[in-house]
Amino acid sequence: MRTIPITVRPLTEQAFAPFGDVVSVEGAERRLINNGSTERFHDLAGIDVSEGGGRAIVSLFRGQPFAPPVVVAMMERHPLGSQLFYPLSGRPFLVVVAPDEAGRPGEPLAFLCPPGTGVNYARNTWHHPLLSLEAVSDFLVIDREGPGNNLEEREYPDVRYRIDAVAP
Ligand SMILES: NC(=O)N[C@@H](O)C(=O)O
Ligand code: NI
Repeated sequence: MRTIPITVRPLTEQAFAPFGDVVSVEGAERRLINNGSTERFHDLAGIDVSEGGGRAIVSLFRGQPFAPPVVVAMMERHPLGSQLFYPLSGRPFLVVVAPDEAGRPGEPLAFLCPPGTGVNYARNTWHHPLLSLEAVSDFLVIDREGPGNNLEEREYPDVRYRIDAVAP
């Protein structure tokens, strides 16, 4: 089995745009509300879950940490809905996505998501299941509940991708 090392890149809106949204107060529309006592960082991500009669649900994921080398053997996607992860534990986490190549995931791209920044995978975007780092970490997750199969998983048939260092 071939193993290909991949490097971790900094997460930017531009680099992540083909795969979804970066969820951050940086650059967000800021509204001062509640008589000036509260800042509202407005409309941070596009929640796309209505396909096939779906509805948005809010969950909490408590992820076990991964340590390098992280081996990427498979990817998954949710054909019927977007999926948002927002970190609650003040730690970075690893985000791995891939372009679609004729219905299969292509070579993955790895991003380091800094503390206080999340991602919203666009509907039908190949991504690796949650990869927490350093310690058990909690995430607020917004995704879809509803009829139909919303999970497609694909193992890379003859290659593994390896992340040796998580710092970009
Ligand atoms: N299966 C599930 O709810 N989680 C995955 O979709 C994931 O991206 O972690
Ligand atoms: Ni997922």
